[in-house]
Amino acid sequence: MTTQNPAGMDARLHELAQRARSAQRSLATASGAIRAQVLEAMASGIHANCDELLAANELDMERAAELTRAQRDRLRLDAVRVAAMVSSIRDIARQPDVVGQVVDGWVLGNGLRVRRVRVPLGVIGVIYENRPNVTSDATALALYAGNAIMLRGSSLALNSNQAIVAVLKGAIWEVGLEPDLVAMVDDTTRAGALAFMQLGSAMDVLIPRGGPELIDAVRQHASVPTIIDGDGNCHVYVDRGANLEMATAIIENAKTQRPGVCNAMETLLVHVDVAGALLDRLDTVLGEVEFRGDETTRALCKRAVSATEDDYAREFLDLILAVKVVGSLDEAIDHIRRYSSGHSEAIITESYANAQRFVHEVDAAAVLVNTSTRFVDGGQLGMGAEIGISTQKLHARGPMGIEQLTTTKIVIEGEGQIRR
Ligand SMILES: NC(=O)C1=CN([C@@H]2O[C@H](COP(=O)(O)OP(=O)(O)OC[C@H]3O[C@@H](n4cnc5c(N)ncnc54)[C@H](OP(=O)(O)O)[C@@H]3O)[C@@H](O)[C@H]2O)C=CC1
Ligand SMILES: N[C@@H](CCC(=O)OP(=O)(O)O)C(=O)O
Repeated sequence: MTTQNPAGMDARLHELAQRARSAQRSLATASGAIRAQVLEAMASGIHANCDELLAANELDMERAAELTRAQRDRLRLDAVRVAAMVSSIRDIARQPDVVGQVVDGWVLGNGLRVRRVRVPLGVIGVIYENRPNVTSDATALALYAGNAIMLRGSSLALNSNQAIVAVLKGAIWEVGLEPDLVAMVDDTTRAGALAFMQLGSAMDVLIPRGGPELIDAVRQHASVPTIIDGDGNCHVYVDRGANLEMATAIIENAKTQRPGVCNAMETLLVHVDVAGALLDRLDTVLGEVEFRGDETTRALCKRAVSATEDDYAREFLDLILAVKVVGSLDEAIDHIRRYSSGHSEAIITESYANAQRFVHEVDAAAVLVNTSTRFVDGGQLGMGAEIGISTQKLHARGPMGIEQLTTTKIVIEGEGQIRR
């Protein structure tokens, strides 16, 4: 990838960013009630324009034959998914307003009153996968937290995103705010994405959601502060003595409920003492899933094929499961340390001590005990939605909602004090 961008593209992006910045300044002074009103107008707009959005999505789906199963599943809209977009926006608007919240405060000996106040980040950029709902979720979260947003969605979802953004802009205008609060980048070339991540101080933070290729490009080329929302090579470890009925249900959910998303399970680690019994159950329940396993797995499950190093290292985003039989919790944790992408890791156990060890020793954005990795989602966790799931440690980690789209400012008030 070249680091040179055509000047025209740069100029267009800078202009969009400037307009977003100026619109954000007016939003920053709007009350929480007004911001909630914008979101309600957005939700009503999406609901009212469902047919138009589905028609735009049909245009994107015309390329479905070229797409992987995961890409088709992400891209497809139907009435139920549009209704979910509407409820997400309303759920976000029901969250407490954090803008202006005093998170800390104290009075100094010299009488100065100090407080730390929550404020919007400013202009947020997102590069994201071909899920049209991200367009409305991300916009609603950003605006409710007082920010402007610049959207660089996937080329695969261009028609859907354009239709959604038109509705969102209309809603902002209806409430009397500036539609430039949402900027959508129509140039979905890779050179365009590069120029986007090189906006420098025109953008306050970039949230890239995507796989290793995107994340490498961002690490190499971005001139904007970033919050990486990377891939999910998620593991489930089934401990010695685990409840196998519960384990089977959780594994079925984590692997098959929506296999193409980042919080789906990719590798099963199973303690040798329960491996035979568990793999017997999974052989029936996961009939459609291809198993790729180590030697012990293959001995216990005849339909498993040989797993390569790469199978343990990557996301399948498909009905394929890597399996490894381990001799201890330590071996499971070592495997996770070696291959995890730091997204979501789960243990199924009846042992409190082992659960605690797993929670403390596994370094990931989310660690789960006796439940499915599919719950690592802003909506499921009561945050309304998420703008992404951060797989880095700064400035936020895990699903990012409204609070994670703000920063703080120190306000100091005095009566003429001076420093001596
Ligand atoms: N942690 C999280 O919150 C999330 C993680 N993911 C991860 O994303 C992946 C699935 O989505 P998928 O669509 O395959 O992701 P991709 O990484 O292929 O695409 C994501 C976005 O990045 C763009 N892009 C991809 N490569 C580059 C590059 N080299 N330079 C510039 N832009 C690039 C794509 O554009 P275009 O499509 O036009 O090529 C798209 O807009 C999985 O790995 C999943 O785990 C997904 C969503 C959320
Ligand atoms: N929010 C998601 C998980 C994160 C996500 O969007 O992942 P992906 O579909 O890989 O883009 C969910 O569980 O629905």
